[in-house]
Amino acid sequence: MAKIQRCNYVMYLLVLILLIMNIFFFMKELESKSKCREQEKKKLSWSQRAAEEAEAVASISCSGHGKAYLDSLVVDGIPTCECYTCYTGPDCSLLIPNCSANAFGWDPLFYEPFWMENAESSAVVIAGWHRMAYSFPDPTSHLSQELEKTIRKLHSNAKNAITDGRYIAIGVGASRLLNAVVHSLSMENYSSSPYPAKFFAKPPHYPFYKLQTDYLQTRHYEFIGDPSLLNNSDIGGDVFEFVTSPSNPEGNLEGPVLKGGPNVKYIFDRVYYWPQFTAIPAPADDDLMIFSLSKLTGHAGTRLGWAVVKDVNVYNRMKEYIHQADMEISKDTLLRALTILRVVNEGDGKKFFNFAHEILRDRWEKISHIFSFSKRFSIQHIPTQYCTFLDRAREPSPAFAWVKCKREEDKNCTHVFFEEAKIRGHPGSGFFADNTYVRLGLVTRQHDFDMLISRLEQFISQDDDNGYCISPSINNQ
Ligand SMILES: Cc1ncc(COP(=O)(O)O)c(C=O)c1O
Repeated sequence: MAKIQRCNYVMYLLVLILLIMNIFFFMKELESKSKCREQEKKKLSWSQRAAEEAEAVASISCSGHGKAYLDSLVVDGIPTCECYTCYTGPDCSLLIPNCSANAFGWDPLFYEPFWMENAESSAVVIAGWHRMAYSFPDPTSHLSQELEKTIRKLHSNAKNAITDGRYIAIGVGASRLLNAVVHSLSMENYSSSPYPAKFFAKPPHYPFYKLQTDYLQTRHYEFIGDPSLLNNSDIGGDVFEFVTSPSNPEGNLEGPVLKGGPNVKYIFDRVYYWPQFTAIPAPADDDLMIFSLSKLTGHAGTRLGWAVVKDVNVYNRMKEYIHQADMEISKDTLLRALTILRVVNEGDGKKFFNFAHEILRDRWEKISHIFSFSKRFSIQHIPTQYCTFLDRAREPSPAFAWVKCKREEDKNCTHVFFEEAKIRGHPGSGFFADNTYVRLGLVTRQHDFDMLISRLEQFISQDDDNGYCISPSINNQ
């Protein structure tokens, strides 16, 4: 009897265990079904295809010597590779023999690896219906409040400019803003002055100041040239000086040449006043300062520049100019710029600025080391200066080397470098200096820079009795 009873207990126990197990697995199943439903809900719908296409094109390797883009030429259903300088072939695997090193280019492509490392945060999805209208809902604002906030935060992070109480005007690159400024300043007193406003820039300088001002000249203004050839008292009417600080091509922090006065004003082109290119001794507080996405992050093709302006009348005339010339700025550009600048602002800008600064400092160290052995050539001197962004004295890291050919017979320095060293540089005359100078770009892709260094090492080591010999440690990097 007791045996039967024990058997029954065991049976009940087993049934109970089975029941509990069933309930447990049933609950698990329910939970997993609801997770699936949630995931299903989270799955992307209309952006999925665009994301897949963007990732597929980014995964085309082009042998590491080129890139395929979403809008590259499509052949047999596949976007084709666009090869870097000196490479060719369908997959860019062929090195072009005797190709000249590219130190000519303007494009700051050395930033590319940063944007590839930060692919997730810097990608932009643009819906087919994104801001299709010419204007924002508030037609008086020409950039989104978020972008304006982000630009102000950026300057506060970089400690490079005061933006409180200033207006932010935007344009199709700094280039368009330069002419917006020329127009705005020249209209200030045009009704009361018999003279057109006069614009100056100290050579060597960024060529657009003259080329663009001449090209778009109206009866209200003219470009004159070198301010150091003038005595302020010789000039009738309003006088304006473009001051590039740090300068292009030399990379030094500059002040104006023209003495201040009631009819003298300055346009500070500060497109290189960022911690990767220069020491930031203090936040700039000029009346009119111009910045550019091209130089800051490398996105020259996005075409966005901004000006920080103190005077509301100058700002309003610039805004009117942009409206008349361009009917506002591309909203797609503004969205991309917002995404990019938000990434720059992450961690107070430390990650981005340190990345870019380290590359440029290393490049300057290499190139100035090589030229230090030459008696035939010299490069500009840039002092070590205290930087408030890094909170320490900081070594130079300019965007360009400004090389002087010192021999009497080397009248065309660009020619000397091209013919004797197979290096393509930018002639001094392009910056309104003489042709005994050549500018070598240091903001190129790593491959272009490596090629420049290897050609320079060979050239300088063969050159006169300078004692330079190719150091394996530098050469192999
Ligand atoms: C000193 C200077 N200002 C302005 C610009 C133009 O910049 P953006 O590409 O924004 O038009 C450049 C471009 O090389 C430059 O060197």
